[in-house]
Amino acid sequence: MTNERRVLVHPDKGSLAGSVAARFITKLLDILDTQAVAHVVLTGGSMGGTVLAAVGASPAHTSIDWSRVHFWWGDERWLPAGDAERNDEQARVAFLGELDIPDGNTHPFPASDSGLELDAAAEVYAAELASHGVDGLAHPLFDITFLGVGPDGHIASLFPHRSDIQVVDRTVIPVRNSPKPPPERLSLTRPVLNSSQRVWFVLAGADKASALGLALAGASRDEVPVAGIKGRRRTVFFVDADAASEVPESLIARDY
Ligand SMILES: O=C1O[C@H](COP(=O)(O)O)[C@@H](O)[C@H](O)[C@H]1O
Repeated sequence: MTNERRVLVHPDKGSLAGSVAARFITKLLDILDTQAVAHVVLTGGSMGGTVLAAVGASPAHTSIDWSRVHFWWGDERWLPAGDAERNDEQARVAFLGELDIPDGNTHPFPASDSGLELDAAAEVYAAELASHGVDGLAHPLFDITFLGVGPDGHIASLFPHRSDIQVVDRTVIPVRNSPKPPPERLSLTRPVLNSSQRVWFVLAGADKASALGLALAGASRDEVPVAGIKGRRRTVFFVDADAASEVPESLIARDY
């Protein structure tokens, strides 16, 4: 098996979401065949909820024992619980809310109305990760990590030309003065994301084309943070045709 980055292109956003959902269900079934539980990192942004809604719309999702799946988030916007702009709330509305799973299976970041300050909230989430740590890791061994990619190449809440992408001594960081609202956020760090067995980027739209093209052409993680992320076993970019317009043809596997 090769761990080269693969780019799978789909004609449009709808077919992209359906294809990723189908692969997710199939891969989870495989994983749960050999493991007691699976750990999945979810993303926010334009594709996070869209993919989860497609999972929920697929009749095949009922073949998964969701009580054996743990859900984490790659980042969160520092907003009150239940705010429609929170990544966990968007996931709940899209799909998680309809699942009958133990509360302990979902691991949302603390909210801004939790009574915690931002720094303390990062520590609380780090402790939650550590409580599920295995193999000497201060976090779970993530089976699948979904990441969206911003038009500027940011992933999770790790933005270009900031020191956050370089942090390697913590699992969770508070983010302040984010260039994208809201200004305060929480994010997993690069080493945690890169410890995932599989990283699945999902991105659609012409505004993502430049960042994706740069990342695949060898730009630095400082310039486009997405360039610094790679799964241990697999790294796949699931994209639509618009987002793929600046990807070198030699890297593209057309999925239709
Ligand atoms: O704010 C965020 O943005 C990124 C990318 O979102 P998109 O809407 O440009 O696709 C997302 O991955 C992240 O989880 C979110 O907090």
